[in-house]
Amino acid sequence: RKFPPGPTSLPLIGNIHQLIYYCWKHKGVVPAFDYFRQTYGDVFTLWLGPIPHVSICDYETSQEVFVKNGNKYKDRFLPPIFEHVSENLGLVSANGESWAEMRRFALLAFRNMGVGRDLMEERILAELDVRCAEIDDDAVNGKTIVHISDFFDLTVGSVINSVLIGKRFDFHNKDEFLKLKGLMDSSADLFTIFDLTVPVWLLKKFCPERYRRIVESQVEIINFVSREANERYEKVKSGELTINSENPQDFVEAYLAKMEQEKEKGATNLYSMECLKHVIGDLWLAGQDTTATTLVSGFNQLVNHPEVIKKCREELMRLTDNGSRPLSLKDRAESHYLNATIAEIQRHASILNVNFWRYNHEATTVKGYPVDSGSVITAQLGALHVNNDIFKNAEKFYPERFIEDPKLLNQVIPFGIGKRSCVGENIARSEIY
Ligand code: HEM
Repeated sequence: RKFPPGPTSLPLIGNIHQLIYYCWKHKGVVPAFDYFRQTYGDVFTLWLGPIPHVSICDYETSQEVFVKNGNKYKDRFLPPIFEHVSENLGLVSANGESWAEMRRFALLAFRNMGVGRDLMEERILAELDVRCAEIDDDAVNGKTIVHISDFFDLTVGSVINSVLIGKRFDFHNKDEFLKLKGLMDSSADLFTIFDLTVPVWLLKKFCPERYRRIVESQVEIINFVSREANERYEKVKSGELTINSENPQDFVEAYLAKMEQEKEKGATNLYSMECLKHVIGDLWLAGQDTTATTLVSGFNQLVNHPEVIKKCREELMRLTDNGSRPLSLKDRAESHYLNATIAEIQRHASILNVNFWRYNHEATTVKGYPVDSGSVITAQLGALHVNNDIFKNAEKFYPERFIEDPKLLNQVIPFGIGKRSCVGENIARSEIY
């Protein structure tokens, strides 16, 4: 009675059995959440074991809770093993002062890279030029098949690496990327729902081998992505390298400059190499698959909808004087059809089909329902994007819906909402565009 409605729960397991059943019945977790929304309303509760999970499936309520009352919902509810590995450092699996400082810093560093001269855009365009030239060369040499997920994986990885440490992946160091991608994939494969829910002590005691493999794989990724930052740090320390703090060329330079400033001021000790390792690891892990999968999904939609390609092309040819100049991020204000297509791609792709949960520390009401403290709460992005009441014929790929009703664009929130929304939103939007 202290929570929004939901299916009747059982002691200990809560609603886990219904969740499994409806995922099976409706063929996926997003349709299962959509079913719960239709049955219990836009805000409903599922008990996963002893913890009540409140899902919000409409934009207005999500805005009310996570933006207007955003300060109350800053803390992410984390699987115990994530908390254990991160030691509250970094961006994704941290809460409190360190997370807030790193988030502020990351947003500012990314914004500054786009001031004056848009470094981000330059790097994305340079990357795309090289990649497309490779396709042309291959075609000349008779290779006419491109594996699209490899193509986008490498392109996205290269842009992230270039923004973070100023180095893209080319044929000399492609193996570095493949090694990292292999590490990330095998680490993701290791996790099961069991590892994500059980307390760490239990995992350690009863499955020590599993525990060791999970922790080692995470540490290996973090060490791998941060090795060049470490090398640079050593060079700065030995005086071999100086950083122009007024004009950092990449994220790591900006961080090392900030670390130095903080040290001189004798201020916080939040900026450390250990923390930088986790921040870079998080930016990689959160930014690689999400963006690459969106691009692959978009590519597939376009292949299946040649009429959409035709309209996009007509618009872009008009904007770029018949293709006589490259498309620029500045064109976004005028490219209404391409913007609509991208929104439809992201709505359809449903990259994060179950969103991360936040702690609800105090008893409150949401859309007229009580929500007790000790629960967790989220804007359920996947379910929100397939809501037929908002997006008519939601299963249909139909960019025109946003031309017919431009206000609908606001209701597509693939990057989340509020204080924990995506830090890489700008980079991802620029890449997708
Ligand atoms: C299409 C691509 C992307 C999508 C759909 C996406 C989506 C999201 C979502 C839904 C969240 C969680 C929001 C929440 O908890 O409510 C998130 C968090 C995050 N994303 Fe992204 N993301 C994308 C690309 C990126 C990129 C390129 C980066 C970095 C370069 C990035 C870095 C992060 C980080 C660090 C967080 C955690 C933020 C925090 O907890 O404060 N993401 N993203």
